Amino acid sequence: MNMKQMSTSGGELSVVEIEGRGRALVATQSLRAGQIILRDSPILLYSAFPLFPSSATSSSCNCYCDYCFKTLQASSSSSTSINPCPECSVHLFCSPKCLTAARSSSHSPWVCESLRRLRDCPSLLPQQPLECQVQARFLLAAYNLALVSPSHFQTLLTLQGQRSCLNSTDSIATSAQFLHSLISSLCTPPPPPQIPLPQEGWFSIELSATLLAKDKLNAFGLMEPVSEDGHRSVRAYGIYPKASFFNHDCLPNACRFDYVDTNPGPYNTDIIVRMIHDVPQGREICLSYFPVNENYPNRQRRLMEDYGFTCHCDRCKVEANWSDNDDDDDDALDVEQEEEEVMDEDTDQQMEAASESGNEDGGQADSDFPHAYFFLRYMCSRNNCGGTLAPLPPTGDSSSNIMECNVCGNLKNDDGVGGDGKGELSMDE
Ligand SMILES: C[S@@+](CC[C@H](N)C(=O)[O-])C[C@H]1O[C@@H](n2cnc3c(N)ncnc32)[C@H](O)[C@@H]1O
Repeated sequence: MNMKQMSTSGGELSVVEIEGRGRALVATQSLRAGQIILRDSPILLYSAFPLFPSSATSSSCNCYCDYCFKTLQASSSSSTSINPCPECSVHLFCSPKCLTAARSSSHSPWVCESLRRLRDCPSLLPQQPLECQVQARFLLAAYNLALVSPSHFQTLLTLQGQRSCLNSTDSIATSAQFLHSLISSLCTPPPPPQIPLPQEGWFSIELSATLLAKDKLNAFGLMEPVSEDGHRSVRAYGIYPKASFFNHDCLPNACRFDYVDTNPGPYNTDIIVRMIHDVPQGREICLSYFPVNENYPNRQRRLMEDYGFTCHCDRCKVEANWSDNDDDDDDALDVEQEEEEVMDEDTDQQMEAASESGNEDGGQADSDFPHAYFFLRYMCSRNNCGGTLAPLPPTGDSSSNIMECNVCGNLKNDDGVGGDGKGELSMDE
């Protein structure tokens, strides 16, 4: 096994190559529930909002600093005042410091001018779906990265994702064709960076397609604050080069958190990965690439379409035999429904049965649903949340019994089984 230590705070992880899974992160020592195993800073961040906001998205679009993505609050205090870009006046920054930093990085004169040209030519892009408008932002951000930080651009190119490795190659190829033609017809081509150029050449449809594939496989979403109805969507996407080595498991043993508004700058957009439960040395550490409450057919479809692989994890092996999978296949093309789908009724019923059995291992003896315990203990019980719970970091030798949800941020006391919403803590506690 080819092993390379990764620079985590305490060297807790190694990068290894695993046949059929590519690079993976494994524990170099036994790891404890709640332990922070990785802090990672983004090499590239871009807004998750469309370039041409609809009435539904326009109120959120100008809510965040275009550099650090903290929520903008109009106030008399200089640290939270709103500073528009002097060139375009469209992009807003939470402080003069963020504005200055952005002008020499993510909002360079080339990005500012290119975004302006796209916005001034509203004949094509507004008709495209939100995803395409966000892809346009990503492509500008990625080409700009080569200008402002060639070494980070090189790192981006080393991440997993080739035009050919996805089942949705056609959609990547179509997006690349459309967006590259649009950008190259309206914007000044970015000058080639001072690094060996990729085999796709510089500023080409092929390179744009490769970059879009890297984004699709590796981008992490930074969440908006929870809205009053408990909904939380993405405010920005980021490429985190170390966190990109985590493979997927439908029963993850670690999950990642972001604290964009509460962490002090300049590292407020860092993500933190914490262990959900104890694992022994040598075990692969995996995240779930989407909320764990997706049902089996949807998980398999998303993993194949978006990430190009079939999942053979323990949970999938069990759920592949569940009888209602065929019915769900009939709905396979209903993408809207897929997005909204929560754990299917079969899972709910099995969870209830496991819960009623009342034993501490939460139905591990039930061969139809051996992972019920995971859902009872580690899935957020808030309506429509679907987040995963991990304990707060241990202090010294003591593990924390406070669990935090990585989606809604809810804190609750770990009563050993969980799942009933009791024991929730307010943030003050
Ligand atoms: C974010 S990358 C993870 C790191 C990647 N293995 C690498 O070599 O860089 C996502 C890609 O890893 C692979 N992958 C992740 N989880 C996997 C799994 N459970 N089984 C097989 N391949 C997996 C897929 O190719 C997927 O598109």
